Amino acid sequence: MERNGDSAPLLVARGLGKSFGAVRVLHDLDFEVRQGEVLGILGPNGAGKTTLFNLVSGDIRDHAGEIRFRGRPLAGPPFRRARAGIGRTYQIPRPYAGMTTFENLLVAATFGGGMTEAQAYDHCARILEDCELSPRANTEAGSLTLLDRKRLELARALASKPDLLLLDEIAGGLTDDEGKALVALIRRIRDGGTTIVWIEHVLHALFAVADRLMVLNFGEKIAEGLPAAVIEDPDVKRVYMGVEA
Ligand SMILES: Nc1ncnc2c1ncn2[C@@H]1O[C@H](COP(=O)(O)OP(=O)(O)OP(=O)(O)O)[C@@H](O)[C@H]1O
Repeated sequence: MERNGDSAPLLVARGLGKSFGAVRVLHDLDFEVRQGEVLGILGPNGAGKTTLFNLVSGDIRDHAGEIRFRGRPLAGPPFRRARAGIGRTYQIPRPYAGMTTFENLLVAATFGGGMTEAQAYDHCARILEDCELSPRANTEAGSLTLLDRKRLELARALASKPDLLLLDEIAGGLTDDEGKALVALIRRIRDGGTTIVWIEHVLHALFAVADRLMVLNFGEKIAEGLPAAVIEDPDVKRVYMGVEA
């Protein structure tokens, strides 16, 4: 059954486009993300998935088309969009290397989330626990293992209390057990009311959580809908999985 099929759209994109010089990376893309859903984004390398996140998060602000969040046009630099309720992770984790894990979260909660230090302290302690990072609270972020840097990337995005969370390939390189723990955590985040868009190549992780999928190829949408239907789509099989339909 489709969850949240009738809920209001939280994010609406119309006619989105982006080129780098002569290279067209996104073209005339329309999509919506409904309040409370998990939308999975699939597509081959270079399809434009991360660029799409960069447009929503404000890392790239020069583009064609319009993005509306809660009915209002999205504008401004990333920290303004974080304050408005948009959190994201980066494919290559970007911790503040000179700070501890906990300090990284405090910066995100106060700067991105607009909390006072007292509010941020309790909030971040809970997130550390949820993300299994409590034992690393006082570890300098630059010396964390890859897995812990990924956990920190997610924890930092959560610290700013996003209403919309953009996850960019966070499941790669995890063991089966770590992948299951990640899926359980993402479900808990969703159950807490956060809307999620998740770009992921690890299909079984995405399938365990996503309510809907959107598939991109060469910057255009080639399929969208319930996961079971999308994965059977002949274009998706041909383009994404290299299977002749
Ligand atoms: N800042 C940039 N300048 C020039 N080209 C860029 C820039 N950012 C992305 N590109 C190009 O845009 C295309 C789409 O990149 P993007 O990272 O959005 O793809 P993706 O679908 O996220 O791929 P992957 O699955 O490999 O992460 C690629 O060809 C990439 O080289």
